[in-house]
Amino acid sequence: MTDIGELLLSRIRDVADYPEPGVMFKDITPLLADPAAFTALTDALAEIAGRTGATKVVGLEARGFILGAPVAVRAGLGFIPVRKAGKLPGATLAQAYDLEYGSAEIEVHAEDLSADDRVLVVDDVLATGGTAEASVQLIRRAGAEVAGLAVLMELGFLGGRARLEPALAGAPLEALLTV
Ligand SMILES: O=P(O)(O)OC[C@H]1O[C@H](OP(=O)(O)OP(=O)(O)O)[C@H](O)[C@@H]1O
Ligand SMILES: Nc1ncnc2[nH]cnc12
Repeated sequence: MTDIGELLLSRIRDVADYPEPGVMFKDITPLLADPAAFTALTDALAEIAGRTGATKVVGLEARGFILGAPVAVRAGLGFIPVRKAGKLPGATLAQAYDLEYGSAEIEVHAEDLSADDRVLVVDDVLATGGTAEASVQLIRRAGAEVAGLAVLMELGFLGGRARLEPALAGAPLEALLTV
């Protein structure tokens, strides 16, 4: 593993049986509290934004906001929040989905994306892929192109990558860490 990979992994805390029995929760708060690790993470994700030719960064509420916003600034791109249902005041597109520990609905302001946009989706964890799949569907429904999906950590044993393949339609899925 690279030095940056080791640094990032060392700052993610495993919490057993949270938020429900059987889930090993990957807690990124120690990483966020370490400026060297948070900067390295931001730089690595911003490099992906540049390499994929993204014109916008979408962050998925809530942890995808914490990572996606500095990535957008570092890459010189606009940031678009994809929020849990009921939080955006304007006209929205909505998409329901299941995740590792429940189900939810996400929304985006329809006017935030256009046919000219290539969007990089940023999130902390890819688990079952339900959240990411719903975000890709939203971006396409808004008329924009998906440049790729970049996550800090992929939980490989949950099969999210295979689930996402059809939705990504050739766009890259980049995980800085895979466990
Ligand atoms: O691949 P999936 O099975 O869909 O799970 C991954 C999603 O779950 C977590 O978010 P959560 O909905 O817990 O929201 P939070 O960021 O507000 O904690 C995580 O930040 C991802 O967005
Ligand atoms: N195991 C997990 N840890 C952190 N975030 C998650 N989102 C879905 N599954 C998760």
